[in-house]
Amino acid sequence: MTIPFVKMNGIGNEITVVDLRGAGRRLDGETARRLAADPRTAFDQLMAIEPPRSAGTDAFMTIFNTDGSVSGACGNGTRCVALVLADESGRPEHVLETSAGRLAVRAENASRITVDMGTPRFGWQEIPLAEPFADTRAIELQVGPIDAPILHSPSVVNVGNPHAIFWVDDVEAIDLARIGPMLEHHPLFPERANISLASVTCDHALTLKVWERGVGLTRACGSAACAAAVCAARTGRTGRSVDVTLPGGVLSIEWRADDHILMTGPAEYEWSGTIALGDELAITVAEQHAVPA
Ligand SMILES: N[C@H](CCC[C@H](N)C(=O)O)C(=O)O
Repeated sequence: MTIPFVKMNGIGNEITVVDLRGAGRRLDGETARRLAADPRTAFDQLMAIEPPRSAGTDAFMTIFNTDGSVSGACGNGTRCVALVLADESGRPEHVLETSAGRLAVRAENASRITVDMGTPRFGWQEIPLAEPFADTRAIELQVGPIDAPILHSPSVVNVGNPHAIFWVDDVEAIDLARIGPMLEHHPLFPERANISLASVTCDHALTLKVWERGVGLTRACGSAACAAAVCAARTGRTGRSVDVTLPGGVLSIEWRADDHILMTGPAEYEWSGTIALGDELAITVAEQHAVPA
């Protein structure tokens, strides 16, 4: 069984898009881990495009992290899939579906792709958390000495996947590579969590650094940008339209009055090829697109 793939990125978030619509099969976590281990298909997320499962949708997406775990959301990867489908169909708008719900997308061109990421869920059981918290704008979780914690009182939200946002003055002043794993796997997060450090610049801008569930430090995380923007607005730190600066670039987030979160940003092709699935993965890179500097 040979399937096509395209290596892309969403402001530096490494994305591999695999087209399973004609394959009559799905991928499993073990195959995803093997593809993550090969530099020709390596990724932060693998976006598997599958045939639609619901009326009114164009495709279903299964989203794998590097460790083979499945996520209900990937903002950067969804923009990449939106661009692939727009280039294929000649239509800018599509409706995608994941395990977390439907995503309306509009790809005007590779520089401007908007995803409706749906509505945020703030209830402690929706994050989910392992114990009740009445106010998820700031929960009791801290890192470091009890009398002088280096991180504390994160905001938590589910935007198709779980996020904890710590508010800091300088995102580079904390060693997120060292404390990320402990927080990702903290018992308070039964489904683990994506961990972000957010520094608010003004009422319409913030800077973000992310330790991603199932991956580690990435250059960008679209769902974390949505999570941080929504939590910043919900806690009165910003307005409802926020430009989020990540190490790989900037995403524009709007938390609309109807509670939907719109994320706008680019997507970039890098190369394409085929994967022969079997006991041995036979990977070929057929075409080199513009490779980012
Ligand atoms: N690691 C995330 C999924 C990908 C998120 C990120 N790459 C994005 O662009 O949203 C999770 O397991 O919830």
